[in-house]
Amino acid sequence: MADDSSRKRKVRGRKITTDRSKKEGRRAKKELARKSSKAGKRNGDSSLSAPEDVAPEPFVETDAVASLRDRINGWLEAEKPVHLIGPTGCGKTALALSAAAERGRPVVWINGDESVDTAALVGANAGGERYKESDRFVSGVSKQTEIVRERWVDNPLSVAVQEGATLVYNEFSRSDPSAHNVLLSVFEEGVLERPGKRGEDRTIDVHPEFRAIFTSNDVEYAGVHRQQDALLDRFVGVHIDYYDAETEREIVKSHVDLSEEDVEAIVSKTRALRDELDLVVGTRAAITAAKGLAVFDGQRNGDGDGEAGEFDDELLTDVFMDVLAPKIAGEGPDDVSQLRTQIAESV
Ligand SMILES: Nc1ncnc2c1ncn2[C@@H]1O[C@H](COP(=O)(O)OP(=O)(O)OP(=O)(O)O)[C@@H](O)[C@H]1O
Repeated sequence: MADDSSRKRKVRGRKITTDRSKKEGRRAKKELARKSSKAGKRNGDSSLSAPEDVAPEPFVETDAVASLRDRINGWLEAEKPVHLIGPTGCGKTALALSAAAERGRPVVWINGDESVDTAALVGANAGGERYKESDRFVSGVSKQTEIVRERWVDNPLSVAVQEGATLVYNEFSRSDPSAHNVLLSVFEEGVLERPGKRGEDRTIDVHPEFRAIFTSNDVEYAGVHRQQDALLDRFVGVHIDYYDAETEREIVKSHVDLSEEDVEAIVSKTRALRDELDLVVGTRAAITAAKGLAVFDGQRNGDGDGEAGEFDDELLTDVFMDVLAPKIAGEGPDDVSQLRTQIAESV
């Protein structure tokens, strides 16, 4: 875990651009945003978003966040697919979406899942359109021909590859590796094969501005698949650990309206539990605990007049128990009481 040395530099939402070249960049982004939403309509595909519609709000940028984001964008500029690897709730998705928004290209989002197959990525025929042609080549005799035209629908990967979008493929290792074979030629030959399409439509050239960011957890979780080496070999991997305490405090403050002291207390307890428990206790857990304490602390103290940064130990134990209990769902009552004891001792 990083130390607290990172200098605080907090930029909420998007950076304010200053010089003309950056203003030009902003105008180009707006133009792209208009085009991408139009392209999304043309494809009948809602998976295409304008860059500014995906940047997570609020988004905190301390030096630690900015340096990770710059590293991701540097590799994207080098035309390498980036694989963000890190524990649950550490900030991979927020970082990926922020890097994607920073590029100013349309963004396409895919969630990894067991049910994702090649067709779900690339597209498929969505049933046929039937229509009749009738010929009256001899008076009094008409010939009816029924024609069925297959209607192809592009799915997110095809849309991203054609529009030069930034593909954000979240938790991609939850998908079966066989679905990802089409990615090999995308990253190697710059061509997307579309099984199900015939003739010259079968392959499309990858737009020169197409880029991809993949996220996955770093430990073998239930429901993840080991992906093929041939694909991982084409990625660069950026390992994300939990941020330094200062960054986590800024992140919690950006989500929950609590005093500095309260946030400080919650983040330090979260980090202590992260060290002591054999569970993944992410930044998301700190945000959830802060949201709970903002409500329950007020209820317990009537008008919430408790000392800033001072929470009732029993309340803290209850809140962190509720935040972490889903991680031991299905375990026995002994595990539940053991977790409660560990939390009570830690807070
Ligand atoms: N820089 C940031 N600014 C503001 N909020 C952030 C930032 N980074 C992370 N968060 C918040 O922290 C929480 C966890 O972040 P995120 O969902 O990106 O983690 P993750 O590693 O992708 O989690 P998972 O592995 O479950 O997908 C989210 O609520 C997110 O909004």
